[in-house]
Amino acid sequence: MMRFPNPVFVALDTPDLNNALSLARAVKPYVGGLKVGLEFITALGPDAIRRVAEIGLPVFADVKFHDIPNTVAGASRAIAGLGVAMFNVHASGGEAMMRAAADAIAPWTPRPLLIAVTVLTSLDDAVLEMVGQRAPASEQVERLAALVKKSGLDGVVCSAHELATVRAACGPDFLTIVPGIRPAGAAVGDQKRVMTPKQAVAAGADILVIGRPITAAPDPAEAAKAIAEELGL
Ligand SMILES: O=C(O)c1cc(=O)[nH]c(=O)n1[C@@H]1O[C@H](COP(=O)(O)O)[C@@H](O)[C@H]1O
Repeated sequence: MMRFPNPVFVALDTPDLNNALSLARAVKPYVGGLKVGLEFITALGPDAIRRVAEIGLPVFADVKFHDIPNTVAGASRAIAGLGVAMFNVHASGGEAMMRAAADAIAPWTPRPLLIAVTVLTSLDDAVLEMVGQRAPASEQVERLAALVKKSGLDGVVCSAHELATVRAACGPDFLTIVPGIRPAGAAVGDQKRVMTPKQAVAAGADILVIGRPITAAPDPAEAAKAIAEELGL
């Protein structure tokens, strides 16, 4: 079952506001939301997030907060104040940090969805081992997803490969946000745990975060349209 009428959130990974706005307007008919992340926010700041929100699609602020609980609580209040529909923290910041973020935004109406990144889709088991993380990615995602749920958050970012595990561990209402999406034949680039849009939705993804397969295409609107068609939207 699709929880969002169009699950595709396009990642506006650019330091140029005009680029981001014209890209967002071009793909608007074919996507369900807009994602701004570290490159956009660091280069352009909070006012630019408001400008993207004016386009009229839900905005996911991919801020990936990971700090001590008090700092993350303050940053969460600040990002909620920008009127975004959703933002994220790193689950590896731990339960107290995630609870601090959730408590900080609890009074907000409408309250943004609070999501935690489990294991980045650019990591595989070999890279995890190099940073001292000996459990395979799938096991670490399962462990962190259960902790995210226990901490009172709305869902996780994970790869499409862990969707069944997360669903089994966290139940049907827990949101799954899935980057590392690559249509058949698209360049994988720096991503490691990838899947096609159709396979990821069939595996139960609630939201697909898609950047370069749309934004680096010769015609981004056409690329977004082709993905919407692949999903039967
Ligand atoms: O939180 C995210 O959005 C995120 C988490 C993750 O594990 N992997 C991941 O790729 N992302 C983001 O999703 C987008 C994927 O972009 P493409 O690889 O260009 O499709 C980027 O903006 C990443 O910052």
